[in-house]
Amino acid sequence: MAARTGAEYKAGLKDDRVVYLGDGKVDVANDPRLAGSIDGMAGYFDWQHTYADECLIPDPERSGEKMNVSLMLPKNAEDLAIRHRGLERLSRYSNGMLGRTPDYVNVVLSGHTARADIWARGKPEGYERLKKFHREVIEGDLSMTHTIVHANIDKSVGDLAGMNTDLTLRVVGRNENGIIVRGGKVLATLGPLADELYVYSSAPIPSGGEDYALIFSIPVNTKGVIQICRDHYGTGASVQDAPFSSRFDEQDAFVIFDDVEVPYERVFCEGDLNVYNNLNQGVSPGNTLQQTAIRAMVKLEFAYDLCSSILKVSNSLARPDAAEMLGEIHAYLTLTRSAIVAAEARAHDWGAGAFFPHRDLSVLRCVMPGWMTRVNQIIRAIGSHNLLCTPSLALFENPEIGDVLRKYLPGAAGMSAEQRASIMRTAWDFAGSALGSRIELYEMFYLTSQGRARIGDHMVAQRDGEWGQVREFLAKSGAMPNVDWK
Ligand SMILES: Cc1cc2nc3c(=O)[nH]c(=O)nc-3n(C[C@H](O)[C@H](O)[C@H](O)COP(=O)(O)OP(=O)(O)OC[C@H]3O[C@@H](n4cnc5c(N)ncnc54)[C@H](O)[C@@H]3O)c2cc1C
Repeated sequence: MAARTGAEYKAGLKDDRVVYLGDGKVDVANDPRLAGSIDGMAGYFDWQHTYADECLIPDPERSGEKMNVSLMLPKNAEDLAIRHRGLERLSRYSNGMLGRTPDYVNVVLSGHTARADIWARGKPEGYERLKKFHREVIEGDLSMTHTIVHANIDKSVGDLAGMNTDLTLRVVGRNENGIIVRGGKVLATLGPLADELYVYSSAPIPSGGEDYALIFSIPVNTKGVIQICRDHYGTGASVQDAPFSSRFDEQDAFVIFDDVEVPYERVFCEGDLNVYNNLNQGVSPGNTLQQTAIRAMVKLEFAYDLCSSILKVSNSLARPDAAEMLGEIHAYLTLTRSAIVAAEARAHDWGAGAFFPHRDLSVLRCVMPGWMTRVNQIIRAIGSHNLLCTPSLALFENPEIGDVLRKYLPGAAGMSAEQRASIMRTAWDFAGSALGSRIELYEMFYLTSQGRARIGDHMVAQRDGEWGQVREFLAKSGAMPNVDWK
């Protein structure tokens, strides 16, 4: 199969996956609550054909076939530029409001596949299976998500201690077909609407925890995989009334592996701590962050324009306090764009010919959650009551009230009431609706918390010797004779 269409994606959801939503089990492909989101994701698959010149590239192993650009193994600057263009176009489908479009985990998997040198530290069959799986994803154009964070609850002890021991995903048995795994994972964004769950490393696992060091992928309908959804925030409203909630709730779920058999051909790492603990750090900061940073940039561009539009409703674009807030968003946008450009310009071979942007790009994890939260705060501040003076667009068609709405709810400077309502409904759906609030939470945590990211970067800076300037200054200036502190 070549790159799939939306209809082909939808057909792939018709299986016996076990997904709970609300008070019971749901038939994902046919549940009306999920219909808008499924259409939204199908639209993404169609989008890759609409913009085929940017989103699709020739499959190097199948003459005449095309594959999604996010599945390439980048080998040089030209490859990265092609991937950038494709990822940016894919992000524009939802203007960054869909965080887990399949290109995200495609980029992760391709990055993992590109680092043959890290896999060489473990058993050779693991890497052979991974390469085969990567090909399977290319040829099936599968929709993948990842679920990588341990389901720990008690933060006073480690992931593998106390009550967390029983919650964390681990090997509990094996047979001639594969290993049996048990435990939970937080979360799987898109899980109920995906084809595959890719499980790999997040935090390192210490020696002795080999049973927990697992990298594998399985279809979401594998026996024993149970997904527990949060409430669905897709509203069933029209696209005009809810441009995001009508289509872009990418449904998160908590995943339970209830004694799931993972076939050996899908077990890429089992107990090889040297692979498990080094893989993500050897890929994520430069490679994965290219996808996430481009999505963030597209979203900030949209947010800046959305805020400009909000201010045009009340003819306030030049009001100093509002202009300052828009300048703030523009600064976030420019810094993000500049970080991507700089990291791509400093791209290099990370090992085994894997050509990724510079790892400094990952610094965005330390600031972006705060920026995205602030953007939503600004939208609420400049939108104020206007965010709620928003009749349904269909109400304008009602002869009883339509003209009254046009009289009492217009925008300033000649903007129509329909235009005002449309802008404000978009803004509310972006920053204030249930989905908008969930997306803000996603931005805060999907790449781990901002706090953990900052601590991690600080530790790496200390390890890499990014210090000594004070001692050098004091010594060279003669300000302090003895500067020999640790
Ligand atoms: C909407 C959403 C979608 C998600 N989707 C996925 C997914 O698809 N796949 C997946 O694998 N995971 C997913 N996640 C899970 C995500 O990876 C975790 O929620 C994330 O790692 C944060 O986990 P945590 O609660 O352990 O946070 P923590 O890192 O423990 O942070 C919790 C709070 O404590 C603070 N904190 C943490 N450590 C310290 C410290 N040492 N000192 C001071 N403060 C600290 C943080 O700043 C934060 O405020 C998703 C999460 C959300 C919210």
